[in-house]
Amino acid sequence: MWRRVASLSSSISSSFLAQTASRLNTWESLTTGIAQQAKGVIAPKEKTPFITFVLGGPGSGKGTQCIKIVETFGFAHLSAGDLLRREIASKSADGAMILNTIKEGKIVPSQVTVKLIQKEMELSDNHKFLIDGFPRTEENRVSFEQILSEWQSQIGVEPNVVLFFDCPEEEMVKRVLNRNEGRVDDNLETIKKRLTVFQALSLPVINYYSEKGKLYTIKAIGTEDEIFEQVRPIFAAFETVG
Ligand SMILES: Nc1ncnc2c1ncn2[C@@H]1O[C@H](COP(=O)(O)OP(=O)(O)O)[C@@H](O)[C@H]1O
Ligand SMILES: Nc1ccn([C@@H]2O[C@H](COP(=O)(O)OP(=O)(O)O)[C@@H](O)[C@H]2O)c(=O)n1
Ligand SMILES: [Mg+2]
Repeated sequence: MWRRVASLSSSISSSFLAQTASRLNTWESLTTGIAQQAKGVIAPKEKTPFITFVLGGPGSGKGTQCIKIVETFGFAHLSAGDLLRREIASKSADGAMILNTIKEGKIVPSQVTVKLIQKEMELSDNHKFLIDGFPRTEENRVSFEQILSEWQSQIGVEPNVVLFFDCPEEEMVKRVLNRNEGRVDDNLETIKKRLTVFQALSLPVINYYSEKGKLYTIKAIGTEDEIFEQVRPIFAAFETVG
């Protein structure tokens, strides 16, 4: 669905744009050279993308619940943190910068993270995306919106759903210290910094989506299954509509 045709330009946004434009039948209005290059070659998209942002502090259970959402509702799971860690492991040009930023509990520049997410979306055959741990800042949010507006000017730039896993700090710290995945940021010193960043930079994004009426707040305390029972009806409602 979001596949790239092998012989086309390697530009990520070009095929995404071309497919979207084709599906929306707005091809002629998109007059960039890239779009013209791909005209008539790419199969049209079959479905409108459904985008869910998954937000919450470190250790609030985002990744754990994303696995359940994938199992139950068939989304593609894109974890911003996992994509950044994969960049570090692949020793890419940005790897050292990303590692230092994560160790410090700070936020990687949006252009880096958005590019990784964009690439994964484009390569996916799915049209339902769970974007986990993103946007973590207003800068993240605006960068992604800019990409969406380029890709799909006719559909709008807002996510369909924003989940917020609301968890007390004490519980988040306990979970992160027990996570045992060998992460460089799962130590008390970095967690404290991450909680400060969450309060200062991520909560404004959560408030933004609350004001937009997009936010679904989940009380992220209890067993994993209990928490999923709060999540399930949100997506079930969209399944019925869709
Ligand atoms: N409801 C829960 N109760 C207790 N521990 C949990 C719960 N949900 C997740 N965990 C554990 O807490 C840790 C952090 O969860 P994770 O899903 O990685 O959170 P996040 O992605 O928000 O940082 C993991 O070790 C996970 O197994
Ligand atoms: N949008 C994002 C997401 C993660 N990150 C970095 O990656 C780290 C780990 O993110 P994560 O989502 O895997 O962390 P958890 O909330 O799952 O514990 C963050 O603390 C940031 O340093 C980022 O810079 N920008
Ligand atoms: Mg996570």
